[in-house]
Amino acid sequence: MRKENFDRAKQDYEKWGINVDEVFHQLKSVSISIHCWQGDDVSGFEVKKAELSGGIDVTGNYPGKARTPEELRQDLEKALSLIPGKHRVNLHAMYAETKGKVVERDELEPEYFGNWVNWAKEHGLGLDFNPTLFSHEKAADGLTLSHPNEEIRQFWIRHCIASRKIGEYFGKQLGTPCLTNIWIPDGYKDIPSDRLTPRQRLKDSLDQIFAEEIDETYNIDAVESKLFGIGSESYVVGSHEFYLGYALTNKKVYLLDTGHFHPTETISNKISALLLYFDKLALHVSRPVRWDSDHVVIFDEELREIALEIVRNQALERVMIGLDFFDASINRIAAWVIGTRNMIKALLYAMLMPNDYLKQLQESGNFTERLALIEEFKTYPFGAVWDAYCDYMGVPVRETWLEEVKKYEQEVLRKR
Ligand SMILES: C[C@H](O)[C@H](O)[C@@H](O)C(=O)CO
Ligand SMILES: [Mn+2]
Repeated sequence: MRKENFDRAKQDYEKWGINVDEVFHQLKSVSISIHCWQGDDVSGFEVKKAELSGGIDVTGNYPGKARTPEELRQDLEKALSLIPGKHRVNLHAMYAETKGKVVERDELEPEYFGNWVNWAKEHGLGLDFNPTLFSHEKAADGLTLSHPNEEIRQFWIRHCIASRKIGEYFGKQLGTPCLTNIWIPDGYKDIPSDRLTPRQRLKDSLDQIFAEEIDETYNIDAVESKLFGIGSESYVVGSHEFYLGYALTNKKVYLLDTGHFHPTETISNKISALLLYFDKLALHVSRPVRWDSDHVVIFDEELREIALEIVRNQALERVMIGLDFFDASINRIAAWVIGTRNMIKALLYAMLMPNDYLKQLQESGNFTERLALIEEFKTYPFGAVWDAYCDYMGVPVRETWLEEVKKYEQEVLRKR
């Protein structure tokens, strides 16, 4: 029955010149950067652990959170086994393994990530990286790279320099460049009396961090902007315009997080504009519910629009797709699986649209047919193709993956 559904669906799409076999081939080569921090509520494994800070928050107390690097890797393996394709794992500096020794963040070395690298090699995964500029006593006032205290600012500069070296090590070891992304929480709760000086300091900090050239075969630098956070509602130093300008003039990758804009502002509308000026672009796909609430990614309109912008502009090799959500109110492995499968599902949806024809309709001013087709394709037999893709990739079809997560919860998570 399922095979028949797929054969019929294939014919439906083929009528529009869409070759489903080619689509499968193309989709298979897309790697999503899956954030490790969904698995432990952004806690990390530092010996001297501080509470989560930086204007981000994780709510919920679902049992079974990963408490050790081994548990986190085991959980990631479970999630990865239920997601079609070969992907990447995105780490933060606070996931270093220092064998019980307190290692300051500005003294982190690649060796503290050796287990992650060996694990990534074993599973054929790429690794991405982020310096951690929050959950730390030196970030207690919410300021890091723009800090007026020179000693504190230099500490964070050294941490970011160390992080780029770790990224370079990942790239060398794994044969795929590591995206090292800098996000800082710096900002003010209330209306600032000087917006310029902190931005001047941040610019200077970035110049110092990037002073040493690193071969992009191994490490690619990115900067992530934000509009506001909890406790930085009035002003964020690293705003959209700040990083857009910085990335453009310094040949860095600009990272757009879907939750870091005004509530009704979408990033799908920014992708084509940025692709005109940047060679590469990075994303943190998340789901803001009213604010930057980091909900699990669902198959909604904006996700499909993001995927369409990447696919119809032939930008799959230029847009580095990463995820960024953290929900502790549901099974954390299910969160990874739902969010990542949805991202892949949206790309498939975009690949199954008659994109060239739709472009022609727009160019010729035929907006009636453009709207009619976009709407009709929403109910094309997309589900049958998605099921066949999961089957082809050897992962559970439809919601059957949930059974495996439930079993894992009983056998592993509930015993933690
Ligand atoms: C933990 C991440 O680095 C963090 O979520 C950052 O990327 C962000 O989006 C902060 O709002
Ligand atoms: Mn982000």
